[in-house]
Amino acid sequence: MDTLRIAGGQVLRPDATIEDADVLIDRDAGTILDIGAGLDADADATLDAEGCLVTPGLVNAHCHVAMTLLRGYADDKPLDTWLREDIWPAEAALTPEDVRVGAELGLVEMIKSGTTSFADMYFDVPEIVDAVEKSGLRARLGHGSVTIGKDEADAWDDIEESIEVAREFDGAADGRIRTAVMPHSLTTVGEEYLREAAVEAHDSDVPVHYHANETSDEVGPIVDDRGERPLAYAQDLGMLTERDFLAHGVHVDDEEISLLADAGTGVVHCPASNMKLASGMAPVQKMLDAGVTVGLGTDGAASNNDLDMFDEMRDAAMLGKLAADDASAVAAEDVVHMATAGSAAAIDLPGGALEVGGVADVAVIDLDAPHLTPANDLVSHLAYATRGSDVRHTVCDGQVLMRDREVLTLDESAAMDRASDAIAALCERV
Ligand SMILES: CSC[C@H]1O[C@@H](n2cnc3c(O)ncnc32)[C@H](O)[C@@H]1O
Ligand SMILES: [Zn+2]
Repeated sequence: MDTLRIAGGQVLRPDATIEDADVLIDRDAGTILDIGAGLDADADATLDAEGCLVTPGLVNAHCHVAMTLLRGYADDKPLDTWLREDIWPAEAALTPEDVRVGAELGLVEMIKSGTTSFADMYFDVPEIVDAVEKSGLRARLGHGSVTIGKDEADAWDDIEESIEVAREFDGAADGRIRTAVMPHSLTTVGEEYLREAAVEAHDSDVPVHYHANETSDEVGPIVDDRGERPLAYAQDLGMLTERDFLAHGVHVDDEEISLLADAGTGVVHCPASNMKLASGMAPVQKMLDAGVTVGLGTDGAASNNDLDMFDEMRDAAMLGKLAADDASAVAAEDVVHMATAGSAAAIDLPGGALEVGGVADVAVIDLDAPHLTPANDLVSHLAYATRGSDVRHTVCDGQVLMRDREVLTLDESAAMDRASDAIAALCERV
């Protein structure tokens, strides 16, 4: 057996306690063999974690990873205007190679900030599959379909593509890649297409993932046209089941929160995107109190503007308190749970906890920094004070993806150069 030892750190356990311990990993199986003090000093390889906090790799449960290319391309507009005036025209001009380049840059960014798995909705998914395979990360990927503004044949083609992509790539990269059928939202995809997407997804044993209840502009027309709230509509469409997960859930009322809790549908909270686009404040504490599975996501880098899940934890805690008008709401331990086990449960990927027998998806955080001193409470530091750049090593599926801040699976500087060239060329075209 080929083993890796993460040695000498403080380990965050699933009950949010912290213990001085080594983590011993079976690199062939990609799983954790043992957690405890003084483990096998003869391991085949060692990662030094002295002075470090060893945590589960973070799980970014809603993202558009290739949108790193559009970081800073269009800012300071509300969602609908931003998408229609800037983002969709730019995306229409992206080539598959651009998507590949944007994805590689985003994957580097994730690895460098301790994220080990993510869920992603975009197009040209085969490019993203290849990039994820090379990166060593774990992901749930899907093709995002939009049917509004298309004739019937094109609309069905787009839905078919989402279903085909989900079938073709589920289990790729030795099982690190799983898929979902991903209709973009309840307002940008027509009813008959949504219904078919849900049936085909569940027949293929994969979830449906979509944007929902993100802005009040989107909720109003559904209520006016259908006489029911968006999540009652989603339930009627068969896309509010235990396996499905939705992004945002900002404008959800108490009945919709009960629907989510009863159905077991995951909600991915994206606080930075919701603040930047002024979409609103999700009632996160209410959802947690009701027993909804809540994960955390960055959304795309054009509405965030980075893929750092530490920023997202801090934003979630701050915004959650403001939304609840209660400083005790959405506490440090809650956001750490949301960014790890909550996200993993929402998108149904392994990980999110350091447990013997569980997958070896790990982030090692260097605590030797002024902003992490004094080390009064390391869970508090994770939620409020740590930055992605404090991550020293990243391990996914037992493989070291970053050692001492050097990304081993992708070429960081080439990814940056290619992205700069790609966006310059894109700006010439649009
Ligand atoms: C058709 S692939 C996914 C699609 O989603 C767009 N997008 C990015 N951020 C958001 C958001 O916050 N709400 C809705 N849609 C979003 C992205 O630009 C792609 O076109
Ligand atoms: Zn999104």
